[in-house]
Amino acid sequence: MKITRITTYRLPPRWLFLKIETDEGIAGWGEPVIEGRARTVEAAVHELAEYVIGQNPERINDLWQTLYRGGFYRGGPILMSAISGIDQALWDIKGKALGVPVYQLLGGLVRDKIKAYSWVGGDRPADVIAGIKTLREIGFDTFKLNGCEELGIIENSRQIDAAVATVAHIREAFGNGIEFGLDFHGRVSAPMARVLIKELEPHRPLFIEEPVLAEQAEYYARLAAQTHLPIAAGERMFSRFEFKRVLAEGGLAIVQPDLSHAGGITECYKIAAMAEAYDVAIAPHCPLGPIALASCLQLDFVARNAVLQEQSMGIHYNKGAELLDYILNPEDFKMEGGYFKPPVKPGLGVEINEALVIERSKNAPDWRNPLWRYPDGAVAEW
Ligand SMILES: O=C(O)C(=O)C[C@@H](O)[C@H](O)CO
Ligand SMILES: [Mg+2]
Repeated sequence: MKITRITTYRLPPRWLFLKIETDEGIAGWGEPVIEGRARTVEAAVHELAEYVIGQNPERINDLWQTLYRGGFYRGGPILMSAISGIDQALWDIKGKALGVPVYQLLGGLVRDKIKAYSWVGGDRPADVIAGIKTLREIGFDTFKLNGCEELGIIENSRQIDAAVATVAHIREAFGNGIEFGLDFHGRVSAPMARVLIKELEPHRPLFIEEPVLAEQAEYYARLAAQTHLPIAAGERMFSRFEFKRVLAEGGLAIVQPDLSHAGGITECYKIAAMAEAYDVAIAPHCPLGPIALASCLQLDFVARNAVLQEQSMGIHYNKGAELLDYILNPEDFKMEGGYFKPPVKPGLGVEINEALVIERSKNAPDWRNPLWRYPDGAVAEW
């Protein structure tokens, strides 16, 4: 079998899909994207395409190593997202060629279902109580919300109290009938993370995500030493070589690699195994589209330390298209009582509505995250 063509499609709301075609008529789909830099990743995919066109798609490992090591420079969000999408599509092809879901090629099911969680509250956590009530009615009992709005490098107690009050209201309203992660979203400085985490302890969030920016990863162990709350991070780490340092230093209870940013199934499978060796859970990051989610599920069903799966149904970023819009059969993502069941179809397990993808790609928006500024005008972390 030979790879004959790679086609990319930028799509609402902020996604990028790619399709790899072969000379035997089997095609695979991937979702290489950095939210807000879709055009840059698209250019990277087409630069890397010359390494895979004409090659045998079955040699996923060799193609992955070629893409990672072949250009001297490596790593980072753009190149690793491009590799991620190509890798996802190669696994999709291999599974389709052999007539099995990808997880069967990685040793088969390690569990019968994986718990999903949903976002509530948007960029500025508001209406979270109403959001949780609505999602509970369709079976979710685990949620994630932004832990705070923009927070100063040194912030006053009123802002800290406001952030804590949102969490206190959740616990008052639902007790421990639900669980929720708090995403600090990299908005909090290391000094203020210490303050905010201490004040949040009594409300026992399930985890604190990105308590500091990935470039401050050395604080994970220091923050973990002061709190009993599990610390999670990983969406802005892009290969096992980044994860190895934080796993060795300790501090993370949950790693959250994104299968569309951290090298795809091939790389995240290795990251999951590394995490398991340190008794660290994996909860793949996935605020993205259906191919990204399908890739996550293939990993969730072979990694024993997978504990939670993010998915983007109803997420505040999905303006203009929703998670299930571009697949032919929403049943491909079978959910029961807040859990995903194993995919059943060959490959990644989702059938893409190619006609709709082509149509919607004709005028895809250039999504950008907002640029936040503090009251004094300095740039704040979004
Ligand atoms: O889902 C999460 O945990 C996030 O932090 C969302 C963030 O990754 C945005 O997708 C960036 O645009
Ligand atoms: Mg996050």
